[in-house]
Amino acid sequence: MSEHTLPLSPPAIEVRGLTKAYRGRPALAGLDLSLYPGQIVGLMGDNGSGKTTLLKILAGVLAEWEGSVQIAGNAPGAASKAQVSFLPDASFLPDAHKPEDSIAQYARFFEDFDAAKAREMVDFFGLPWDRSLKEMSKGMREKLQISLAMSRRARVYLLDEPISGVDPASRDVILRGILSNFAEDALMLVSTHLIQDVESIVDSVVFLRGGTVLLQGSADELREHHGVSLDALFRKVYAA
Ligand SMILES: Nc1ncnc2c1ncn2[C@@H]1O[C@H](COP(=O)(O)OP(=O)(O)OP(=O)(O)O)[C@@H](O)[C@H]1O
Repeated sequence: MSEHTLPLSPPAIEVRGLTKAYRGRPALAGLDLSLYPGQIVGLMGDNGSGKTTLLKILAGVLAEWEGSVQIAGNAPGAASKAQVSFLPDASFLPDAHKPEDSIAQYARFFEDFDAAKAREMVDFFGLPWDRSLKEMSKGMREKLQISLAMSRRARVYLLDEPISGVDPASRDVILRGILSNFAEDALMLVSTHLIQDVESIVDSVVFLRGGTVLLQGSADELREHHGVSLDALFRKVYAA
């Protein structure tokens, strides 16, 4: 955990016995997880291990699951959505939107949205104000979506693969943008396969396999204990 972790705060995410099946096939199988505010947590796992399913349930966009879930002090629903900023892995903005249209839409939807901050991030990423999403590259669209998600003053940020499909130089810019806009008392849960890229920003990691937690801990402690990077640890654990 980072030095900013507040150990006495209640968990920002508390999950007990979370089970979700799609047509009888389990995607999450009795998952338990407690995550505290004040940290960036990497959610990692092999394909189909349940990362997106977990994030969608936490975000309140996926129903019909069993177990208990508390996020930002509420069960997933309208109250939690007001305090949880979710960045899904798929594009979710209308193609015709230019950045200012998306900013206006976010301002209408979310009370905690800071439009000035979003504009700053759009400039920080060097995005064109006069181009619609349809006319932007994949990396540009991702940067715009991150600008919007990070410009909410949320208690929890859930980012699903925020840097997939962008070039390595852009990944660094995106991560810097995320970091500089992250409040110290918030919690960020970020799923990614690009472990090497996020290695320097995550305080702790959760490795999923088969819908349960395979390994969890502080990034520094895991590196020290195993004597390898998180990337190398992932490869070792999942090859076994
Ligand atoms: N809409 C759906 N209908 C049926 N099965 C689904 C659906 N979404 C996910 N699944 C199944 O649930 C399991 C977990 O999928 P999920 O997308 O949560 O994994 P993931 O860890 O995010 O994977 P990846 O790393 O490939 O993105 C997989 O077996 C997948 O086939």
